Amino acid sequence: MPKIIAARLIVTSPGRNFVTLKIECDDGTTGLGDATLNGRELAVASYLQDHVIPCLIGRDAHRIEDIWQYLYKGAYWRRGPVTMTAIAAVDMALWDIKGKVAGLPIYQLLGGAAREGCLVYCHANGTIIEDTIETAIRHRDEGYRAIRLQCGVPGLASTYGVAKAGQRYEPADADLPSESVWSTEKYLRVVPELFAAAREALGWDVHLLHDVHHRLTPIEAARLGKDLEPYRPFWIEDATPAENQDSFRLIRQHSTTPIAVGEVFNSIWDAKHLIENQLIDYIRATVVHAGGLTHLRRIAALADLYQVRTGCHGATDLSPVTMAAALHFGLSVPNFGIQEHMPHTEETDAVFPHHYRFEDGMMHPGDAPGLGVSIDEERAAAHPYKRAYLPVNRLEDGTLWSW
Ligand SMILES: O=C(O)C(=O)C[C@H](O)[C@H](O)CO
Ligand SMILES: [Mg+2]
Repeated sequence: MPKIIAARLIVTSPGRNFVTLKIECDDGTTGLGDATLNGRELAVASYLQDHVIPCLIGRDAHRIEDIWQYLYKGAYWRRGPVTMTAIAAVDMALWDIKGKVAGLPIYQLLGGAAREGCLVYCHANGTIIEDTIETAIRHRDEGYRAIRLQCGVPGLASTYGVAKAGQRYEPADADLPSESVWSTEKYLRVVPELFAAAREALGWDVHLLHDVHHRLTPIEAARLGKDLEPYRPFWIEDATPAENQDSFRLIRQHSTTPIAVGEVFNSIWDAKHLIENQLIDYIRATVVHAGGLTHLRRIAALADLYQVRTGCHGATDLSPVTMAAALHFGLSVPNFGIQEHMPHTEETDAVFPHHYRFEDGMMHPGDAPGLGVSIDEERAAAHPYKRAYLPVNRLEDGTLWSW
């Protein structure tokens, strides 16, 4: 049995911040786990360093379920993004170790491939509709079968999901939170126009998605769902904040547009009511923020009973370690729906060499034992941590709103 003899954190910023846990065993096997919580990175690093790592030393790395329960129940304090991200990092690293010891990729340990690859969606964004469409056409020609569309809102200086001219989109862009201004009325005018133009230009053979990013009230979300119905979106995401889960009933009552939610969820308890009442179609919870593969499998098993499918979060603030874990999960889980794919920068990929690959609109985790991701610690050390926050959002009258 591989015994855990050391665990340490690698904090690096190859273009953006990542926190990685590396667990080492007495047989020389090592495992990696992503512990990145965008804008709150050092809180997770401290939780791991000060409170989790001391409890790991000497444990049998194969006892993944027992260690998960120990860290979850043993803390007494339950759930929360910092705790669940820390537990996820340990969980991923232990699955990585188990795979390496077995000589198998993790998807084989999870039951084997249930499909040939994971359908992924990429992002197309632009400050005006025409730019978004142009990017979407380019992505379709690259082989993507599903594309998320975001565009600037006329009359607003900036909005979620849209890059500044000539730059890659990276929301955590400032040493202290930047502020943007929001108008629901202006936004609700432009999105149906964007989808109409996209169907006109791209036809019907590509899936189109959209992220509302928690900015609408339930009745406004219902209106958007209804307005987009003629363009058959694959989903609208985070149409309204999900703390009051029953509010999704209102959207359902008015629209058949599929609903995705949950990238900010960290446990099965955040999703239980939504799933059991069939108020959503896709659950966005992902490996790094929802307690690792061990817990995400549990969420997916519950969702499967209600024909809710997975649609894991996969923005660039989730490191290649999470991307690999999400692909092993997606390849093997029965109710897989889609996986978000926002390619990392070359700098990031150089720090985290990996075996997953994109081909013909789908991704595959590869067949290397474990996760199939390593970390180049020398390169990582050349990119020191740089504080960066997500923006905050205000209505035009100054009221603080969801970003
Ligand atoms: O990728 C998405 O769907 C997002 O909403 C990205 C989030 O804004 C980002 O991960 C926040 O850290
Ligand atoms: Mg989102």
